[in-house]
Amino acid sequence: MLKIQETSYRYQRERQLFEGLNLTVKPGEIVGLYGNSGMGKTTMAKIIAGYLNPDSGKITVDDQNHHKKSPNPVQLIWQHPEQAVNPRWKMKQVLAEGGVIQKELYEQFDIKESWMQRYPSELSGGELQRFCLARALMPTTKYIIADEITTMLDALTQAQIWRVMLSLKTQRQLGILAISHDKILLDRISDRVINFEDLIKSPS
Ligand SMILES: Nc1ncnc2c1ncn2[C@@H]1O[C@H](COP(=O)(O)OP(=O)(O)OP(=O)(O)O)[C@@H](O)[C@H]1O
Repeated sequence: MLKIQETSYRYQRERQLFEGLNLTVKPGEIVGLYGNSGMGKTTMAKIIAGYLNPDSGKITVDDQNHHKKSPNPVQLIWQHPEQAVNPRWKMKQVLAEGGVIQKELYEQFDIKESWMQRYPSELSGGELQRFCLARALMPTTKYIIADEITTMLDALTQAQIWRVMLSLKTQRQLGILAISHDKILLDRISDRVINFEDLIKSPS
């Protein structure tokens, strides 16, 4: 289980963003998280994935500190996939850095071999996001923190991506924390939906 326990954070010289935050995501569970802009959802996502250190509290996977593990069993996917890849590298070089994509993921995300010869700017946003998801879904990946991953995409691509994520949740007991302002989407894909405001007021 992914556990976020009594976690607090504030940016230097800023107000306390959150304090004593508790949240769990079970294997094979999708937890939907929404909330007003600027409340700290992305900051929390960065802390869970180990990009930022919390001021206090702890984040564990199966009761272990996963941040020391390589590769990290918790992978963060952003809203803007172009920021997650080196724009000067062709896709095959991007892939070489992050490991091999499993064959079945190529098929599930409809990734074309021909993309490997292109630069990131030569793929559409949806194609690049599917590539980033497939790359993050290593066999060791147990949890995906999906921070607005389909917000910029058209309805068809959004549906395609979530169809694959829902099948991975069942097939390999992937746990997903889906952060979005799209409450309708969250209600459709999630096992439970949480308002970030409630999370920072009363621990769940
Ligand atoms: N590096 C930083 N230094 C100082 N303040 C920051 C930094 N990054 C973010 N913030 C501030 O922290 C607050 C929380 O930001 P965050 O991106 O976590 O919110 P959010 O809930 O994800 O918002 P949104 O829904 O708009 O994406 C905001 O007020 C933001 O301006």
